[in-house]
Amino acid sequence: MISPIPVFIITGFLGAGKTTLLNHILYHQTTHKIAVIENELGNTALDSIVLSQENQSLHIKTLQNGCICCSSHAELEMTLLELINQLSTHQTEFSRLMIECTGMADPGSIIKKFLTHDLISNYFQLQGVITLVDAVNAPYQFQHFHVTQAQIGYADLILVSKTDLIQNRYQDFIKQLAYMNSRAKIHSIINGRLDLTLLDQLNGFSLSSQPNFKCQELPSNPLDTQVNSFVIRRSEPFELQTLSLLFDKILINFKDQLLRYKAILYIKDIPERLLLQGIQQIHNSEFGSPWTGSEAPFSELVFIGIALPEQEFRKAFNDL
Ligand SMILES: Nc1nc2c(ncn2[C@@H]2O[C@H](COP(=O)(O)OP(=O)(O)OP(=O)(O)O)[C@@H](O)[C@H]2O)c(=O)[nH]1
Repeated sequence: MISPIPVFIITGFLGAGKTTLLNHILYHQTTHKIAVIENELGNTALDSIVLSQENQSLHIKTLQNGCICCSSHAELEMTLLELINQLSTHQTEFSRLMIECTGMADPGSIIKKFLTHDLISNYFQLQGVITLVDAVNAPYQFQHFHVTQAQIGYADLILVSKTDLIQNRYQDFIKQLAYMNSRAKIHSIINGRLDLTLLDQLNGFSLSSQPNFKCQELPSNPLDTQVNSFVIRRSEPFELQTLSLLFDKILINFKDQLLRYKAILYIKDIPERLLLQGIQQIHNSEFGSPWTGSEAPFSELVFIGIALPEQEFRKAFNDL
C-alpha cells in the first residue's frame, strides 16, 4: 500500500481559465509527476491534446461521456479504479492527481466520491478544491447559472482570473467572494500564472489544520448571491452531547443547503480540541492536539451554504 496521492479538483464556470491554469501548473512544476483527468462535454478533447503535447510524460485521461458530477459519475469511478490498478501493479506512477471539471459541474458529488469510496479514499487524499472565477463575467454568471455559486462555496482556493481586463475595479468583487466563502484563500491570477507554492499549502480536507477563518464584516451582499458563509466563535466550552444533537439537527434541517463546514471545538472536560469537517451530509471528526497551558481554549466554526440563516445558527450555538 502506497501513501495516498494528493488530489486537486479544478472547477469554475465555462471559460474561467481552468485549462490555462492547468497548463501553467503542468509546464512549470518540476517536483511532481502529475496525472490529469479532464472532463469535456460532448466535443473533441482539444484541451487535452494541448496538454499532452507539452507534457509527454503525463498520464492524461479525458472523460467525454457526460459531466463527471452527474451522468459520468461511473466513468470517473472506473477511471480512478483503473488508475489504482495501474499504480498497484507499477504500470504507472505519479505523485499528484488533478481533475479538471466541466464548467457546468457542481463539484459536490465529485468531492464525495473521494470521501466515501473505501478503495478510492485509501489511494487518494483530497487536498483541495480550486475554483477559477472570471472577474469579467462572474457577476452575470452568478445571477444566471447558480452552479457558479456552488463552485465558490466548495472552494479551498479561489483564483480570480482575467483581472488584467478590468484593472483595479475588482476589490468589491473580492469582498463578495469572501462573503460567500470565508474559508477559502482568494488570489487573482493572470493567464493561469499561479504561485505554485499555494498548491503545497492547500489542505482543505485535513482535520489537523488549524482553522483561521476570516471574519465576516461585510454589511450586505451586493451581488445578491445565494451562497453565504459565516464564522461562529465562542470561548465557553460546549457539552459534547448537546453539541452533537445540535449538529444532527442542522444536518437534517439544512441538508439541501449546507455545502461545507469546518470547526475546531472546545469541549467541556476534554483536554484535546475536537476537529470536525463536513461536506453536505458527510462529516468526520477526531480529537486533535491538547490545549496547552499557554493558550485560551476556544471554538471556531465556519459554515458555507446556500442562504443559510446566520442569526438562527448563531442563536442555536450561543444557547447551548
Ligand atoms: N485576458 C485574460 N484571458 C484569460 C485569462 N485566463 C484565461 N484566459 C483566456 O480565456 C479563455 C478561456 O480559458 P480556458 O483556460 O480555456 O478556460 P476553461 O475554464 O478551461 O474553459 P472551458 O473548458 O470552456 O470550461 C482562453 O482564451 C484563455 O486564453 C486571464 O487571466 N486573462
